[in-house]
Amino acid sequence: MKQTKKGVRDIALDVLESVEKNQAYSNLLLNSMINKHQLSSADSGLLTEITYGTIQRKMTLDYYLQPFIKNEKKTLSWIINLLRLSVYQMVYLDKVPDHAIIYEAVEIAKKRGHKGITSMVNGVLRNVQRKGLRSLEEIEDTAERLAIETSHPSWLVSRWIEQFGFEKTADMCEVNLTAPVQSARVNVKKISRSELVSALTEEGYHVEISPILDEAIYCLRGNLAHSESYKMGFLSIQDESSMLVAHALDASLNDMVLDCCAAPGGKTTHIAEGLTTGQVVAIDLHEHKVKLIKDQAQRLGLRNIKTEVSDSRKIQELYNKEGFDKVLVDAPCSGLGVMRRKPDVKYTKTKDDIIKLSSIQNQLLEAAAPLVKKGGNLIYSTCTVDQEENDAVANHFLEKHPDFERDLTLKARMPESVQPLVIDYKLQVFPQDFGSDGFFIASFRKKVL
Ligand SMILES: C[S@@+](CC[C@H](N)C(=O)[O-])C[C@H]1O[C@@H](n2cnc3c(N)ncnc32)[C@H](O)[C@@H]1O
Repeated sequence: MKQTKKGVRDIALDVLESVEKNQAYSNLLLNSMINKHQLSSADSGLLTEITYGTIQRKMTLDYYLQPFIKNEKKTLSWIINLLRLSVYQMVYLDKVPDHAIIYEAVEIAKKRGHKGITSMVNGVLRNVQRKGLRSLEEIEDTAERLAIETSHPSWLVSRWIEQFGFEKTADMCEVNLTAPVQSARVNVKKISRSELVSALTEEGYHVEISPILDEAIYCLRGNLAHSESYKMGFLSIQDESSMLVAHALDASLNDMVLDCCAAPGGKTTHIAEGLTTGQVVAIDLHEHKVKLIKDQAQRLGLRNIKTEVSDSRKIQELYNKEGFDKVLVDAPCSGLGVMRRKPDVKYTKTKDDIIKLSSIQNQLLEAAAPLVKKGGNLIYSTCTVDQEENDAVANHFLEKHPDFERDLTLKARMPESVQPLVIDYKLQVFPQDFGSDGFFIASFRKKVL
């Protein structure tokens, strides 16, 4: 039987349903849907915009929809998602007129549900169109209003306000709703930045050099992962905050480096690109993830990476004490700094996750410490914005380790525009600082004594 081609909004609804049921991450699912349905680049763009936008704004959309839905709790989740994605388009996109959005929603409802559902969907959306949206000013509590307005869970907004103040929190929540610019790192072992910019421009990409890091470029049009230059190993897709880690570690020449949580290998390969005869030992817990490091090393032509599948909490069983000049613990974390790329993260993470993660982070640092040579560096990093996983873990480590000291040279190793953000031996980047991910770095040095 011939299958009719699915429309973009129908596919968006499938993605929203799977994400809602925790069956998949939105970014991974989107990629596989784009391939499966062989979408054109215009349709891929629309699908990404509708899906991400609806997830990003879920709480605001529910606030707008609530007065129009009689029995929200009993309404099937696909119907709620269909209404959300339709209202998202009506409020935030001006490409399609409201009547066309409503028509398409009703067609999807007809295909998936019975007559009653179809008329409910039609009724709710026509009411939204006719009566307009309720004002966010109705929410009296300012923290709660910020939560609904920027669609971040209330517990997280309150937590951030307590940790960083209202203004920083509000800026962060606003920026989290925007789409990040794709950034990439030049593989300096193969090509210079200016040569890469020329090669990509010739391929039809619109790229610019970063004013922050010498090895970084921004892509303003196109996806660099599909470029010839990517296949040739001239670049890696990486956020600029992540690139700061290799600068913090400052490995060079013949340094022996240990990367305790290395997959998929973004930082391992960056570090390896800066070495001559030195080597990076890259460990990760999962075999399928270690394969990703190997694949990247091969694509980039790097032969100075040794991979290992292991639990880094038991790393001392594998390697000698004080065997490494530099050690990196880029720990598993709540990922609250990368919400623009993974919008579903904000609804799934809990306070409990943060407590569990900080315990693992402490254990990883504890296990890595003996492997650092005297006078060597230990770097701790996360892609999150939370004091319990960041400052508290760093402080706890120092309290327990009189053999380590705060490394106050971290600031000097950071690019000039990042230096003002370094406090003591720590750096917290907020997504609003440079448009890069929220990120944390702490640098410890093992005393020589
Ligand atoms: C933040 S990611 C690392 C990202 C990586 N450094 C990069 O730049 O591409 C954290 C990684 O730690 C790994 N991991 C979690 N617990 C671990 C453990 N006990 N031992 C080793 N790796 C672990 C996860 O599998 C995950 O790949």
